[in-house]
Amino acid sequence: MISVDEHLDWVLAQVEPVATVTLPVRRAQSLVTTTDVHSSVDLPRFDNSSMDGYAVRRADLEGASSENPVVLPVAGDVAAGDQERHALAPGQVWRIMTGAPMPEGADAVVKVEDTDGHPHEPQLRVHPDEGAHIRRAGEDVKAGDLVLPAGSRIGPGEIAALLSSGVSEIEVVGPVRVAILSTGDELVPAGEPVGPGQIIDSNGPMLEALVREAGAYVVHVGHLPDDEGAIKKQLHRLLDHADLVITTGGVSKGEFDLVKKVLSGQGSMEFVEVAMQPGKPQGFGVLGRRDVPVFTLPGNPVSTLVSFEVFVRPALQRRAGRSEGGRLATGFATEGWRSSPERQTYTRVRIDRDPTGKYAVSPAGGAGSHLVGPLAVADALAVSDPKAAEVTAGSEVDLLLLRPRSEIDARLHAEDDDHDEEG
Ligand SMILES: Nc1nc2c(c(=O)[nH]1)N[C@H]1C(S)=C(S)[C@@H](COP(=O)(O)OP(=O)(O)OC[C@H]3O[C@@H](n4cnc5c(N)ncnc54)[C@H](O)[C@@H]3O)O[C@H]1N2
Ligand code: MOO
Repeated sequence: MISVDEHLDWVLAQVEPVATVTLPVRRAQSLVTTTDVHSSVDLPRFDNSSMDGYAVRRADLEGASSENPVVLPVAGDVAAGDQERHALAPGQVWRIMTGAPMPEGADAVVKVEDTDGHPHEPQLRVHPDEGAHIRRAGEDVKAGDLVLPAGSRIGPGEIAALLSSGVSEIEVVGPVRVAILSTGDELVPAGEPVGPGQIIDSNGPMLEALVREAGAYVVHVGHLPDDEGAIKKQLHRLLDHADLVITTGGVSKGEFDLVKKVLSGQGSMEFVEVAMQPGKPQGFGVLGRRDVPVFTLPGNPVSTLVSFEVFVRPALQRRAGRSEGGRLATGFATEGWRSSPERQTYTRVRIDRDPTGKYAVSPAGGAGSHLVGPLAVADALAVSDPKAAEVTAGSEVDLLLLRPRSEIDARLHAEDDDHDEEG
């Protein structure tokens, strides 16, 4: 058996980011930039008002106050989007709206609250500071400024910054297209009648959700029959269309574990036993002319989930050009549990809070890798020391979170509030 780290290192050494593509910014969400991106314009693009009010010459309002308002005639209205270049003559004001370009000669804005709001001859009740309520061209971003460094992941804020900066297309590491294949003649797609000896394929849809949640694109979710020829044909077709392939099942020692048989000796494919529980039988290699990473995960549902978190998620991130770490945390065991002395054990746990506010974890269901039920309440995998035969109550454990931390914390917060109300 090899260690989890040895296997992960061997896998990641063969995984490269997918090819770069140039996409409209709006279609690049969650992808990673490959070059530094600079603004082509000043932001704001022109001096404009930050308030609805009146554009003024300060010199005309010397001494203005509530007791002593100055009344000046309005030369006209400037709305946001007004394309005409206006000029402000001494002794006049322009009524101006938020975002509208400043008229030439105006050096401040008096907001409408500091006036009586009259459309033609307002009473102006303050002597504004130089530049009051003016947003200056380039005060936010100057033409040529760096908007996004290479390696940034594009989210909603990045989209706003890029588009405002005049960038409409961007070079990114391409979307990672993933194909998912379940194997085993016992499997029935959800929604179809389940006959004797049959079970519903839950791994396919679970992996689909995991891949989506990890920010990649699912291009195929299918089923491989226990038939060598059919498996070969499907896999080779997918190697032309997918950037990563995940299969589940058919990799242990059964007579019908055909995935292993078909893929053995292909590309860099290796089938190994990893010192982990669950997830021991693992297969990986890069295949085809595009060196597509192929993971063959063990079929027990919990083994599939653990294998995804430990091996596939990091590989997907690398394929997408991302380097962000896993969802790591620590917690304290509220009770003891057994772990495998020879294998790194991943125990499904539920997270609560201890009285000091730290994560308190307890096993969610039993240890069997076929136990799907408790998956619905598991928040994390507790990773045990491979040499220890148990985790003792009160000890600190490393956690691999199965949900975003924010989601777990929100639930704990809501539960704290409920307790407060009861108490
Ligand atoms: N003689 C041995 N038998 C087994 C060993 C071993 O070392 N020697 N290892 C066990 C371990 S550990 C695991 S894990 C499994 C891995 O088996 P496979 O990857 O070949 O998976 P299958 O045999 O096809 O299925 C295992 C189990 O999971 C169910 N399954 C499969 N696919 C799905 C799916 N898409 N959705 C839901 N459930 C699925 C399947 O019905 C089986 O019950 O091998 C052990 N055996
Ligand atoms: O290694 Mo298996 O994945 O224990 O169930």
